[in-house]
Amino acid sequence: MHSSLHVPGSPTIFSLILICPGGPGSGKGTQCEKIVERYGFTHLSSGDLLRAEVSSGSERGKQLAAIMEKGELVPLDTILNMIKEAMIAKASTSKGFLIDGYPREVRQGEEFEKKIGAPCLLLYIDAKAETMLMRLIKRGETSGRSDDTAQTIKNRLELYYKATEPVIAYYQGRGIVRKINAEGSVDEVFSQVANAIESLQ
Ligand SMILES: Nc1nc2c(ncn2[C@@H]2O[C@H](COP(=O)(O)OP(=O)(O)O)[C@@H](O)[C@H]2O)c(=O)[nH]1
Ligand SMILES: Nc1ncnc2c1ncn2[C@@H]1O[C@H](COP(=O)(O)OP(=O)(O)O)[C@@H](O)[C@H]1O
Ligand SMILES: [Mg+2]
Repeated sequence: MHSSLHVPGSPTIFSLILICPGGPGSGKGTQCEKIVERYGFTHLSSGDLLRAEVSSGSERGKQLAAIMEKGELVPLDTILNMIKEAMIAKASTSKGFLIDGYPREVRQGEEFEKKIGAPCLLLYIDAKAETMLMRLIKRGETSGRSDDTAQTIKNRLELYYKATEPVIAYYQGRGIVRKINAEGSVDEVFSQVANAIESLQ
């Protein structure tokens, strides 16, 4: 297992923050699992955190489920606080954080930096719209997710191009974005991801 990569000047409490932006169905979750396997980072998926709240049956969970079923964004503070709490809980043992599914709009990125810290690398998982659509339809056959339905997929892809793609441009200027061509096989995509992470050393 690779030792944790510490980037000088990154906030000490959170030794390393990598962000994994990309559209719905681009393969973020799949690539994050492989990154965790090889580098031991702490994977925090905004969607997984939200689904855990939904399955808890809480009142807040019911409100979140209604938003997610439409493929809309949940309130910024809700998801930001959930991520922050998860990071603090793991900060003492984590080799570094891999944030998946956040930010989904520029102001989420701004708030993250105010309240948590600056990321050192963005692994931009880039797939074509038709590829994401095809993968989500396929995933929907087994995921049981209420947001993997035709209409919601359409909403989520529209939201991605409107609100999330601008996040890439927001970080582009800092030279920390690595664009990953996510059209190939999982392993072909991962070899690009591994090169990008190794370039941090
Ligand atoms: N062919 C191919 N399929 C992939 C790849 N990555 C993910 N998938 C599949 O595409 C679907 C979406 O992947 P997921 O990791 O959930 O994407 P996310 O929505 O960005 O988190 C899943 O059914 C995966 O099995 C890839 O690199 N190549
Ligand atoms: N950063 C976020 N801000 C607002 N809502 C979010 C965020 N992350 C996830 N969600 C909600 O959870 C849903 C599922 O997210 P996620 O599991 O990351 O989707 P996928 O992995 O398919 O891209 C999103 O469609 C959205 O409704
Ligand atoms: Mg995912």
